[in-house]
Amino acid sequence: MELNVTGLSVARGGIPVLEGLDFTLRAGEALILRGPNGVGKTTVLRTIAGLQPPLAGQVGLEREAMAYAGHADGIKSTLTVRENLGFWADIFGTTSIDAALVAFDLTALADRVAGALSAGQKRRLGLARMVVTGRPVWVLDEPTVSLDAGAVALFAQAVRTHLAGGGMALMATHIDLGLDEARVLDVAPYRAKAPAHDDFDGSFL
Ligand SMILES: Nc1ncnc2c1ncn2[C@@H]1O[C@H](COP(=O)(O)OP(=O)(O)OP(=O)(O)O)[C@@H](O)[C@H]1O
Repeated sequence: MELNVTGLSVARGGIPVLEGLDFTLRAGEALILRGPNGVGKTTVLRTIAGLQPPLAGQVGLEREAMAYAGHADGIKSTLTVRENLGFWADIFGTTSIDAALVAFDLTALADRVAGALSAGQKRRLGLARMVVTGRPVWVLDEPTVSLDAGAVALFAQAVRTHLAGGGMALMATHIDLGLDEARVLDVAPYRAKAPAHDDFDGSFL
């Protein structure tokens, strides 16, 4: 399996932000999107995850291949950690949540109501959902927000395990994850050009 993104142009609020993105991600590979705040990384990730349509171009895998973790953790606060993961296991048709609990060091917190978790613990639970989905392509937007150094290392290890199993990871992050095997794509050169001025007189009014 591979993810072939070709000629991808994306928009936010109806305004093109990035255009002409091309890359291929093969089984076992990770790609990190870099670029300044506001350049369009979230918009690309949302588009690839199938949460919004592209302006142009192709995402060569169906959205059912993708597991997306955005800025919100997507946690049900009245359910326990175990119940949250069980809920997602039911949704995605997977069976065991044990690997996810262990990967994100959540076993001791399994029976705590998610609403009572700290910010970093909530983020660990949100990321543990990726393991439970069983989906091959992890699409992750700033996954390490609120994580301490130990949790960042856990996350990097979870990504490595996913890659070793033939998965793929596409993420936007500003920090060094220590994932030296990951490729980096700077999206800044793909900024959409401002539309040509077709109302020269109007700009003086
Ligand atoms: N509803 C909207 N209408 C117009 N522009 C918007 C709208 N929502 C977001 N934008 C703009 O779209 C651009 C792309 O935003 P996006 O969230 O994809 O950037 P990003 O690279 O992920 O940024 P960051 O590193 O800060 O998370 C930004 O300049 C943002 O201000």
